Amino acid sequence: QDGSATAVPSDGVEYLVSTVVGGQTLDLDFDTGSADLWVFSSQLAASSRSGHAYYTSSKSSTYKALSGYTWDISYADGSGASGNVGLDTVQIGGTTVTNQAVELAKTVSSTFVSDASDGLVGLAFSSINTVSPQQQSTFFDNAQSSLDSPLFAAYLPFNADGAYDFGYTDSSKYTGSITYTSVDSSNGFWEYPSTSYKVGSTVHSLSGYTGISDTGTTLILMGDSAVTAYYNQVSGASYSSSQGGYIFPCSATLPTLSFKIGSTYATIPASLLNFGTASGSSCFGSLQSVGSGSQNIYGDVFFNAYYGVFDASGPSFGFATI
Ligand SMILES: O=C(NNC1=NCCC1)c1ccc(Br)cc1
Repeated sequence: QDGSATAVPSDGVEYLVSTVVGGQTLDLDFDTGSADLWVFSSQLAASSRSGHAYYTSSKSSTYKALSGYTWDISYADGSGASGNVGLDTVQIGGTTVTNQAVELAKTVSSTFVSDASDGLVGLAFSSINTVSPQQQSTFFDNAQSSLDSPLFAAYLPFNADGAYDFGYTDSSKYTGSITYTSVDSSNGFWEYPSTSYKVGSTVHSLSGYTGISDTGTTLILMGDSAVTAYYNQVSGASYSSSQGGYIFPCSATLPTLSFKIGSTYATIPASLLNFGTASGSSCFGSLQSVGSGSQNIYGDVFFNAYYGVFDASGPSFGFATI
C-alpha cells in the first residue's frame, strides 16, 4: 500500500514524521544513513525521557518480545543509543508493516535527550542493522512487497513541511526530470561516485570520492580540500573551534556549491549555504568538514534543494529540482 507521510522541520536540525508504533504515536527522524528503527521507551530513566513521547511495550496488544535480542548504535556525529528488541505493527502514512523489529531504547546519548525526535527510522540497507544475535530488516525492506514500486522518496523543503513518499514518486513535488545513478550498497549506505565539485563555476576534482545521501545528517559534509576551496572564496570566513565549524560574516556573499552525483552535478544555492546565525554577526556554514575519509555526506541541506528517490531495484538514487 503506497503512501505519503508528512515530514515537519524541527529546530532546523531534523524533519520529524508522526509514526504509529503498536498504537502509540511518536515523532521519528527518518534516517537514510542508518538501518535501525528505535524508539524512546519506558525502560529509559525518567530524566532521559523528559520532553519526549515514548513507547511502552506493555500497552501494545500486538507487541512480541524478542528474548535475548539487543541493539547498540553509534552515529558518526558521536551520538548513540542501545536497548532491547521486539516486534510490533508500524504505520507510516498509508503504509503498514506488521512484525516490524522495534528497538526499545534503554540508553540514549545526551544529543537525543535534547533533540526533538522520539527515535529514528533507519532507511539505509539492512546489512548495517545493529541487532544481535540476528540482524533485522528495515521498515522499507519489510514494506517493499506491498508497494507498487520498491522505492521511497524524500521531499524536505527548507523551513516548510515536506514528506516521505513510499512506493511512488510524486511529480507535484519536483520540476523537470529525475536523474538516477547506480548505488553501491556494499557499505550499507545509499552511496555513489562523487568525483568532482564546483565552487561557483570553478571545477575541482575529487578523485576516488563517493557521496552518501543521508537524511539523518543535517548539513553537507565534504573533504577538507573542498571545504577549504569553498571558504577561500568567502570574505572573512574562518574555522571557529568554539563554534565547531566554519563561520563567516552574515553579510558575506556566498558562492554556489555543486557536486557530482554519479555523472550529474547537483547545485546548492547560496541561500541554503548560510545555515544561520552562529553568534553576533557571524553565520554558520551549511558546508562543513567530514574529517578524514573519502565519503562526502549529503544531508538535509541537499534535500532542501532536491527531491531524493531511493530505489531498491538496481539499487539507484535519483534527484530532481524541488
Ligand atoms: O550517522 C549517520 N547518519 N545518521 C545520523 N547521524 C546522526 C543521527 C543519525 C551517518 C551515516 C553515514 C556516514 Br559516512 C556518516 C554518518
